[in-house]
Amino acid sequence: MNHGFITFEGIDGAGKSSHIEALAQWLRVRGREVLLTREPGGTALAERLRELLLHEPMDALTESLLVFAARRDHLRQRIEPALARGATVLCDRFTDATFAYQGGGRGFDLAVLGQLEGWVQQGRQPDLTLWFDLPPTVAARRRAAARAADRFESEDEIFFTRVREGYAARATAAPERFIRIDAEQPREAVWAQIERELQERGW
Ligand SMILES: Nc1ncnc2c1ncn2[C@@H]1O[C@H](COP(=O)(O)OP(=O)(O)OP(=O)(O)O)[C@@H](O)[C@H]1O
Ligand SMILES: Cc1cn([C@H]2C[C@H](O)[C@@H](COP(=O)(O)O)O2)c(=O)[nH]c1=O
Repeated sequence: MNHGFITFEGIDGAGKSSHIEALAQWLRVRGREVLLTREPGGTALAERLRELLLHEPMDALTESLLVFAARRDHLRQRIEPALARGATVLCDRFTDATFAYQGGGRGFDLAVLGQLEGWVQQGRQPDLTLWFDLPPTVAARRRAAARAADRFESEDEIFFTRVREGYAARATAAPERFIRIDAEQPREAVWAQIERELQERGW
């Protein structure tokens, strides 16, 4: 029996936002209550921390502490209550992004991130993580066509290569939880893969 916590992950421009609402609707028409949320964010406090993270200069430890502070509030105020009432939580990014961006991209100490993960989450992990994987060069082209860049999106290809490697390490460590989505495919093929993967797992 699957439970209720699904996360979307991937480097900026991978295509997560293009599919997350469609998956929320797909789950709702199958009778599930769905909380669609995001990180950093999801509560008034966490959304204020998001703005600081995306636009204020800071070092990797500060970034790590702020994303986990936002996550703690998000978990306590929104995610845990939704899971407790039997809802499905669909979250655009979670702790894998911290290991990918702060651990891989910034080179921050993975052991410290693991300690923060334990304190903040107290054993809570997603039941399923869809990792939208693609070459950083392809993602960069998509970002350039989409919007003005925030401080993460302004990073270079080497940074996003390290972020991608950070995601790959998390996927290797948790193969039962991760599904690699080939995000380089055309949009329709990406959706078809998402739907197939969820159906095959009884969602
Ligand atoms: N499969 C695809 N092929 C080509 N372009 C795509 C595809 N999926 C999304 N795009 C386009 O790429 C851009 C980025 O997509 P989107 O915002 O969904 O990515 P994202 O992973 O949510 O990025 P971020 O994490 O930075 O929010 C958008 O302009 C979108 O229209
Ligand atoms: C959860 C989380 C996010 N980030 C970074 C990754 C993205 O560049 C931004 C969020 O922007 P999006 O449009 O919502 O994808 O924040 C991070 O560095 N660490 C994290 O834990």
